[in-house]
Amino acid sequence: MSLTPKLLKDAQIKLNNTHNPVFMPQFGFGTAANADELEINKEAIKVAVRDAGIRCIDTARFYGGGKIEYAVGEAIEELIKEKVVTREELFITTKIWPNQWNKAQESLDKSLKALKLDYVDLLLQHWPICFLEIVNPATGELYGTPHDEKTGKPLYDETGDYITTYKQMDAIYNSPNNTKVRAIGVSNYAVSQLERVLADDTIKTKPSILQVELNPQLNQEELVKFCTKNGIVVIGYSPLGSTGAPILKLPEVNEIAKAHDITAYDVIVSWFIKKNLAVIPRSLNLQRVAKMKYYYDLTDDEVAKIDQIGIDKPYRHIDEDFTAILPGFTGRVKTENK
Ligand SMILES: NC(=O)C1=CN([C@@H]2O[C@H](COP(=O)(O)OP(=O)(O)OC[C@H]3O[C@@H](n4cnc5c(N)ncnc54)[C@H](O)[C@@H]3O)[C@@H](O)[C@H]2O)C=CC1
Ligand SMILES: O=C1O[C@H](CO)[C@@H](O)[C@@H]1O
Repeated sequence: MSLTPKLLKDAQIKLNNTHNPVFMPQFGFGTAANADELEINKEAIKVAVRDAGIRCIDTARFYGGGKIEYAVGEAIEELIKEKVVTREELFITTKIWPNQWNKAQESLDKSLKALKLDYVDLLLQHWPICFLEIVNPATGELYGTPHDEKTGKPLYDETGDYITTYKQMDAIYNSPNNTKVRAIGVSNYAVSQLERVLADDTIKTKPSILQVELNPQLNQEELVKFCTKNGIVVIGYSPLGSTGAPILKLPEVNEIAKAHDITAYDVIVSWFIKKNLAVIPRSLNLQRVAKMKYYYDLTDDEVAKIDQIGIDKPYRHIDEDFTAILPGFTGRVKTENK
């Protein structure tokens, strides 16, 4: 049976923040590209906004070897100059990486400079982790993910407490002169870590957002239930299973796609929208990006069938060595010093 396409740009979620009301598009464009993909990423963002009508861009200080925010900034500047959008129509998210866990203000200011913006719509703590600040002598920049040269182990700052980053973000957000951040949230937190933030009376504004890996193989049922109960909106990252898009090869997803004559990609995006989750896929294929416009109303049975994939055989795609200290992660994949 064919389904009527619905416009993604009309799907918005209200964030539970303590200042002015903030609405976030449910669909955003991911930008976790490599350092040698900056130009094409800039082009992809322009196509996403101009041709597909996407208004939400997810970026981070860490992406593109610390350079992607410059490409995002150039794309936004050109889109505004070309009168495709106004700044107010866009929703820009950036994140604080754990190598600046104790320098939220500095990290935000660097992001704003690179993005050529006066404010971001959403600022996230990227990971509940504290790294040592170590300068790479070759570049003069901080290592994003520092490792001990002898043991190859990630170098955490043992004096650090991950909640410090969120407390600093809370202070920025609630400072009487704040014009730089419209909403704050966290990423890669587990239920126990969210509980700690919610129970902390020194924190004025609880996270509006939790951004975590979420896809049919990792449906994060427990986290989503907890967030829904506590008014936290969930954004699913790596919705396609990250590089190579393995989720699009799952037979259950392809069966549903075939039944409606839509693509496996359409099925995944529609699954998120139906579940009231936000989603931020990435692509550098300009033809594909231009088509990121629609979602479809899947049936409850179809949603349940996709949910079952992760219940039967859960699998986490983003599980790097530095994540081994976190609840639910194993630290399976080795990350080099970068
Ligand atoms: N907060 C966090 O720690 C994290 C956040 N993110 C954010 O989430 C975004 C999305 O996650 P990613 O890991 O980048 O991966 P993703 O799950 O969006 O998959 C990207 C891959 O899918 C391919 N792809 C996209 N559309 C396709 C289509 N229609 N057909 C076939 N292949 C297709 C792309 O070429 C790429 O290889 C990131 O770009 C980043 O903005 C990602 C990882 C961690
Ligand atoms: O956002 C992120 O992207 C990388 C992997 O793609 C991950 O380490 C980080 O959280």
